[in-house]
Amino acid sequence: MSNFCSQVRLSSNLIRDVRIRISRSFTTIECHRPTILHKKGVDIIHDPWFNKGTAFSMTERDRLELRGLLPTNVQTVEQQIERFKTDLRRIEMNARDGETLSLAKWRILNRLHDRNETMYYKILVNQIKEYAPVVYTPTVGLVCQKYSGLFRRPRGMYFSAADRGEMMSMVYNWPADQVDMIVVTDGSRILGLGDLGVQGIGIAIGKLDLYVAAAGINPQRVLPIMIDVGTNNEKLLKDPLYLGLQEHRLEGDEYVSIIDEFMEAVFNRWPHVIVQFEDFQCKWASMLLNRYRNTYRMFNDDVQGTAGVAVAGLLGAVRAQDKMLIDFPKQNIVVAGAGSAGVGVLKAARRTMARMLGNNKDAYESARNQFWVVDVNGLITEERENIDDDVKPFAKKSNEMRRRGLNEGASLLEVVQEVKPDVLLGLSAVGGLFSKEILEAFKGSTSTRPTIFAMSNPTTNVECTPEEAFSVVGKHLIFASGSPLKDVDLGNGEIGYCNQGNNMYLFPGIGLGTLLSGARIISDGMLQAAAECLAEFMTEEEVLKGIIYPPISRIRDITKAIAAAVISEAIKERIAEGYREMTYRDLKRLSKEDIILHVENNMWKPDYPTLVYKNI
Ligand SMILES: NC(=O)c1ccc[n+]([C@@H]2O[C@H](COP(=O)([O-])OP(=O)(O)OC[C@H]3O[C@@H](n4cnc5c(N)ncnc54)[C@H](O)[C@@H]3O)[C@@H](O)[C@H]2O)c1
Ligand SMILES: O=C(O)C[C@H](O)C(=O)O
Ligand SMILES: [Mg+2]
Repeated sequence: MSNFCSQVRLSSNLIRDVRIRISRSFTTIECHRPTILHKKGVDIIHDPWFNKGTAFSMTERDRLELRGLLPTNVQTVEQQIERFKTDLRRIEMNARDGETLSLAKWRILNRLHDRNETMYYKILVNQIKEYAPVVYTPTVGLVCQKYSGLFRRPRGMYFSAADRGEMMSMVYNWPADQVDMIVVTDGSRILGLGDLGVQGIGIAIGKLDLYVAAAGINPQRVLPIMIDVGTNNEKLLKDPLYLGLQEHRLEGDEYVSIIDEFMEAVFNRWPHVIVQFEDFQCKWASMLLNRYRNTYRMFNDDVQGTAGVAVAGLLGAVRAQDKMLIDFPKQNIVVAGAGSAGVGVLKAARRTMARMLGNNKDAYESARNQFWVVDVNGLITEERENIDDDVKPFAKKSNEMRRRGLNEGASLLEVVQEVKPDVLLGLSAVGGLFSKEILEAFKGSTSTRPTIFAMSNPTTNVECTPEEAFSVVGKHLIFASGSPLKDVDLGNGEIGYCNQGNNMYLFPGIGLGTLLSGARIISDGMLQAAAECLAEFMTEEEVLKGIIYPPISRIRDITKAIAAAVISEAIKERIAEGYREMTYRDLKRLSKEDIILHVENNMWKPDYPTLVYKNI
């Protein structure tokens, strides 16, 4: 008995020990502990990581040789933000049109980003709903399209085909010894805007802005990367102002060897980094994912992040029909678009259904019947030539389809008319694809809450707007779009909710959870846990109203919960290895609440630190 008691005491001491470590986890300490600098005077003002502008206190101005280099009045960060907003309001009043305004807002934010990162992220965190559409979709799409003209200062790193054999040393040109998150693109499929070559770096920057704002990744430890292997965009190839390699894209083994070299180089310098692949064209997206996912700590946001967000939304739509989740495998889902994102969603939704049906071979077989896939060439059946391996399981049986009057290549309209699906999901990059005719046909859906996911980005590429959808399908519709769009006033005080079905709800939590778990790879289970956590965020009341995703203003809380779910799953799968002073053994002992606290403590907060100079 006494032995037992001392064991209990021992383990409770250990838990207390771990708890102390949680409460002392590094970011909390960093917030209060001064930041040591090795520079003084104007060098600090010109360094966006440390610059506070007019917020440097008088003692700091003395300590850091800043006295006289700034206007006399010391301002609070709130006053600084008020000045920023006054400037913004002036721009809003003078803007000619929506596009000019969006770009002007992006410019003013970008300039702040270049000058003072803490203040920039404070604004983003405090008003994420207002500014996410500027630094992220849809404006980021416009910025990428106009990047060569907008370029002022570089941000991130550029590796080009001309750097072959040099990458291992080039990575040391980046100033930070610690990098937690890399978002990399080759610019080959930027949103639904196609091949934008080197200009695609904007998307990596925008994603990392969300990593900082939503996941609290320290902005000094994020790195946007562009791998410039040329472009097949004829306009850019001829544009004298284009900033990238003006050659056609590298293909085949040559291309793969460049990405291999890049992966080796970044993991060699930063072994704990997480690499998010973003906006790679379909033919490379899944190939590279399969190539690296069991070796490196990486994931593909378009394939895996989108899949999780879609699954969470699909489950929400089932609940909105007042059905049990177990009814999900009965839903008939038409997917328009069989590219990297569409295939990711199909595979994840099938897996989720199969798990509900018993997780065996029969369950997988039966689940695939619930999907109808339509791409640029129409309905995909077994007769389709050169069908992609990932799409093959979803190809419809020709005999069965013929009995229903649907042939290989049947149009989306024909499919919707015949299937009367519960869900119509677009990842086609074709703006307006869900035409009035198709929406009319979708009115025939057998669901009590027919659901449309018009997920293509940016706004110009959305398959249909919420106004179009609600006006045709009616008030019972559930609607989500990839880019933010306004709710619809349905009259009589009723609202047609426009949810934002965007992978931004998942990737920050996947990244943060993976980082803190220390897992060497990102497993399907970790991704599934993230998706389920997002789905659980919605209350019964919300889903019944047609609200299937939480508001973006809650993104920091959502990300915290998702990161905790990812960590718990990594612990369960025994692939967590711990991070910094929190070892795997420590992690294993944490309760659910402790894990959330641990995540919270490790989220960087945009507060000015006290700066102290130290000679090196
Ligand atoms: N909301 C999100 O979180 C999210 C995430 C990832 C991708 N996306 C968006 O999804 C879109 C597609 O991305 P992707 O990576 O899959 O692109 P992709 O180029 O790999 O795939 C596009 C697919 O659409 C199909 N398609 C083209 N025209 C069509 C038509 N008329 N009818 C039916 N299908 C058609 C193509 O055949 C292809 O299968 C992009 O606009 C992207 O921005 C959104
Ligand atoms: O970038 C986004 O807004 C979502 C997604 O990653 C996309 O490629 O469209
Ligand atoms: Mg993307």
